[in-house]
Amino acid sequence: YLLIERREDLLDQYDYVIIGGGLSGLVVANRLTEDLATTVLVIEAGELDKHEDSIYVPGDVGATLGTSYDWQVPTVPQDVLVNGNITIPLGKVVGGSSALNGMLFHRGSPADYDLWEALGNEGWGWEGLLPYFIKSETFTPPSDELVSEFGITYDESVHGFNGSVHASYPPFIYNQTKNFIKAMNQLGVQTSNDQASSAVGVFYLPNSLNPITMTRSFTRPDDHDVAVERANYHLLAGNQVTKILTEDAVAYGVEYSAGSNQPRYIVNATVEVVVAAGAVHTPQLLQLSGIGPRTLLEELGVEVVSDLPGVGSNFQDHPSLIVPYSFTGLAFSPQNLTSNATLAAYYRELYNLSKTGPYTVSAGNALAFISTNSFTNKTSELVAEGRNQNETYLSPGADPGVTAGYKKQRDLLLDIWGSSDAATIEYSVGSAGPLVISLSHALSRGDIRASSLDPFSPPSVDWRAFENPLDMELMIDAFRAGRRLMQTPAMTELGAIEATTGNLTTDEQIVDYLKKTMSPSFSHVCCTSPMMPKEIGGVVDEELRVFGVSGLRVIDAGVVPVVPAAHLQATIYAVAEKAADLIKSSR
Ligand SMILES: Cc1cc2nc3c(=O)[nH]c(=O)nc-3n(C[C@H](O)[C@H](O)[C@H](O)COP(=O)(O)OP(=O)(O)OC[C@H]3O[C@@H](n4cnc5c(N)ncnc54)[C@H](O)[C@@H]3O)c2cc1C
Repeated sequence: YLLIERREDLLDQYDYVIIGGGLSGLVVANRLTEDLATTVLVIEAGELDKHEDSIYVPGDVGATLGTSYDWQVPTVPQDVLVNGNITIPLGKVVGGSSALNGMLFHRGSPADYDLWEALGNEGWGWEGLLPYFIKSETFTPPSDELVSEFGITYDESVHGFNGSVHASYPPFIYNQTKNFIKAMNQLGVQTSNDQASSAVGVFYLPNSLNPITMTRSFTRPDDHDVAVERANYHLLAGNQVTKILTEDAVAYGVEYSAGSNQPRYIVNATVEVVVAAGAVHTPQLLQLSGIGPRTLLEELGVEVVSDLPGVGSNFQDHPSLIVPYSFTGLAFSPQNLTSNATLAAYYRELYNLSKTGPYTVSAGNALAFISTNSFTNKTSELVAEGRNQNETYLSPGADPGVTAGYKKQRDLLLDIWGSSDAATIEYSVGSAGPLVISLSHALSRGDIRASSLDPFSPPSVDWRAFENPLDMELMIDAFRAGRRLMQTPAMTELGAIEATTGNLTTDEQIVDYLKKTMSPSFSHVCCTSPMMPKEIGGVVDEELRVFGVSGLRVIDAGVVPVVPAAHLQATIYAVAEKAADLIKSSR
């Protein structure tokens, strides 16, 4: 069989054309082609990987960043964060960001998804999504050794055993991971029985890891390589969709090209065009195709197909802080592999021969997602302050519908800020590296806008991180709690020493430090084609259909209305599975 098509081999038309062969696009393509009578073409801007270790070996996680498999999208300077104009990594390869993510695999808490439903999306709360979380994964419980050594627990009733992505534990976990769990317990944070049903607290989590081959589980091997066996599935790699074609507000196909100075071609979709280009590129493509805020489209000189002010609005991520620590009491950590080539070669050989040892470990296996009242005594004060905010801190001239939607989100988010059953901050130390603190439910919102008519030039990406001052207030206390965490007996045992922050004590000193060191991102870009009613800035309805254009859906991380307190992939797998069912059932 052909692994991928050449342009000359394509059909003139397909039932479905999927834009983007990343995480969501390939899950949906795999599901749709299960019906052998349904023809599907996926067009992916990146190439097919060549089984490089940098993608497949868990211990090499991060090695693809900055390569040709990474879009490396520049972003604009931030008002608040001094070094906030970073370059964002995004997968540009068959598999998309699932090919280069950190392999952390876990869910948000039920409250996070119930919020989506409360925004007007029936069927998208926890009850509605749980069957799709289950459908998406093949969970392999931790081995008896891990259970007895680390006390890992799990709840089989909320896991799936027949999905495309593997959720499993590496055979090796760094011993100090225990200290992190214990340290959180010493701060008063409970260990969750299983993040899959109860994601508030500290917990061990699996990775998107194939437990047989001990390689990354992602949509290229798990979905593309399965679908490619079917004659009704085609994938064209190395080609970017440059425009969604519409006539009388009906999407009928796409225009695509292998490069900015290459010819452009057209392929038709007789049933639907499905957009899965990710939360950064989807809004740009919609806008360049005439679907977006009228003012922006007119500025660009694009003919308006559907005036949708929400396209590119509502941009969210998890702003994050990395506090460097050194550890004087560690027997063995990932740093030993970077500093000692002989040792690294030994463990590499061990991995190659027996699929065991530290090279089976990616970004780690313990995280803490904690509620506001477990790290600050100012919960009710912060929530009250939020309820009294008149200012929305959205970009100047924000559309009234978008503003109304934001206010609704803020009201619901403040419930979460005040709840013990939802998390607002994430902590991790990996396998004893830096302390990472990330804001899980920020109130600030950014925008993504096409900056020119050229689909090959990156859009303008603006997080507007910390524009809402309450985000910083929460972060100050989260930073202080992070220090308390590192001073617990369990961390002291490891000889944790804060490397650079010195003696910051006042709020002003901490804010100054945070502004200089925080990143607006944790690689969880989302929410730029939000699923919400149109009147409040929504772009897609609860069946993910784009308002005002028929035959067009968005299914990627852009449709998430509010980012959950979780690394995103498990959620996007569930969203994609639900999208596949919605697409199938509307035919
Ligand atoms: C560096 C990094 C680390 C991460 N770590 C974790 C983690 O440890 N745990 C976790 O849960 N989540 C993690 N994530 C997040 C997770 O991988 C993403 O949320 C998820 O992949 C989003 O899926 P998607 O389908 O929306 O987009 P993607 O998977 O990014 O897919 C979009 C695809 O569309 C293609 N594309 C874009 N524009 C076009 C176009 N015009 N024409 C054709 N193709 C196009 C892209 O090349 C890409 O393949 C990480 C992400 C990154 C980038």
